Amino acid sequence: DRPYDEHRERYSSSTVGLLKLLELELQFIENLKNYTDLLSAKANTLQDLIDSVDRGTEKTLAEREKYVSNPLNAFGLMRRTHQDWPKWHHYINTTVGRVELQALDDILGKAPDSQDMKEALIGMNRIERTYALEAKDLAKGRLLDKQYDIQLSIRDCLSLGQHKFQEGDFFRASMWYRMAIKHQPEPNAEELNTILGDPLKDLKLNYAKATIIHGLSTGNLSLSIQNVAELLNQTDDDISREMAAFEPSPTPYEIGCRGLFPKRTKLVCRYNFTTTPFLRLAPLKMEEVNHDPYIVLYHEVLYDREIEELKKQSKNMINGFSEPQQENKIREIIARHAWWWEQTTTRARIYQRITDITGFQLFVQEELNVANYGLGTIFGPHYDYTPENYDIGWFMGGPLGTILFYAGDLQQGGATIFPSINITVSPRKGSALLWFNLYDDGEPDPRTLHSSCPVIEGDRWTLTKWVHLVPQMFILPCQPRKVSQRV
Ligand SMILES: O=C(O)CCC(=O)C(=O)O
Ligand SMILES: [Fe+2]
Repeated sequence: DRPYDEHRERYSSSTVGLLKLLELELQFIENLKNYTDLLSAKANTLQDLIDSVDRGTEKTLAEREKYVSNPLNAFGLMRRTHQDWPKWHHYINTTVGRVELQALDDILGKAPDSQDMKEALIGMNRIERTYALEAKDLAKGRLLDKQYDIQLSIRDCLSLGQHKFQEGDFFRASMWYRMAIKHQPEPNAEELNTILGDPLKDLKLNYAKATIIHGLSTGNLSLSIQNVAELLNQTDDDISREMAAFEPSPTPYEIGCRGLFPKRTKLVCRYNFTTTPFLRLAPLKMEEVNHDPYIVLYHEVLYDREIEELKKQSKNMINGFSEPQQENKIREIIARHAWWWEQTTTRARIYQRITDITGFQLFVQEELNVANYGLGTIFGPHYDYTPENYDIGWFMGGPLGTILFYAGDLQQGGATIFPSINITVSPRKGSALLWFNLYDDGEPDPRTLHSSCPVIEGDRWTLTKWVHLVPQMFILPCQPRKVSQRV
């Protein structure tokens, strides 16, 4: 593996990266096609040679004597073996597809490294745990209530099992090993195993280990290797129910992501005509999400053409991390993001729209953040203010409000949640969520802790504008807000 470089693109952390990886796999296959074409051409040429010599006559000694007794045959035999053989020898020894092999080296140089792989395993784990998905469903293409025509391979299941085992999650390790054991064998297992290794090697032993260790940790001391083997005859549903009984209860984060916060009432949807004069002409579809702190969702406020434009920012994307760098520690990547500085007409139009929606004043120099999520990546729980930036000392002031546009199609997962106040917002492409992070006096409001949830299926793009306090000093926000009641 190369030396660790945290700015290097991680394929699994964004759909942009995953698309690059898919492109790489297609190149790999294209290369192999060219290579195998050349190999078959060579095999065909050699077959022609074989056919020309191996005529199926001259079986017996008498027939052979007769053959060499003819001068025309004898001379031909002599000439071929003297003149042609060295040339055939040279041909046979020439490497097939030199160019393709060189290209293959280049392709392999771009293959995901072990850190990439680890990020993907962490992402899968996040999806699995956050949504309480189970190996027995995932392995067969079931994601919550949706059945996909996709199956994990025996090697996929094994790899997931090994990761859980290493992480000390013996319950899930056991379930994934079980899926690998029960998987139907690969059709060409024998050849594959010589190249890729035998996935069944030690599999049952590891299954037994994981299951027994899980048993011990939950006070079930009666499990032994023998009765673990018997467990394989029970249904996956029974086993997982028994084993999951010891799982800790879900955290507020998990409850929120699963959409299980209590239903809210007294919230309305209406048209907003009033924030700015513009809205009298083009009222906004507005959905109240919460009154205090004020959170509201606007629909149909970002258009497909603008989304195309913002996706172009992906060329400048960098890794986003959940914690600050500490020495050489490898940090958890949360997504890929970019600062959209370039002052295009689209950006100007979006800024104007933010002002129209919220009444906020924005300076054109202010940044806008584009983010793209990938395999189980998240923007973990955080406040948009930091101890440094909410202080008025910072020239723009703290992030009074945040406006978050949803710019991707999400089929499952990927909500934005406020776990301290039991709020889950399901993203809809083209909608924008607005909330206030600070009280009117500029003090932070800790109820605004928020997070994104892992995407299950979908292409999650967002555009965030943190609206700073200082430029808003002389305008009223949409709704009058209380000053902080210090708690
Ligand atoms: O994408 C999300 O749901 C949250 C994004 C966020 O918290 C932010 O951009 O500050
Ligand atoms: Fe945030």
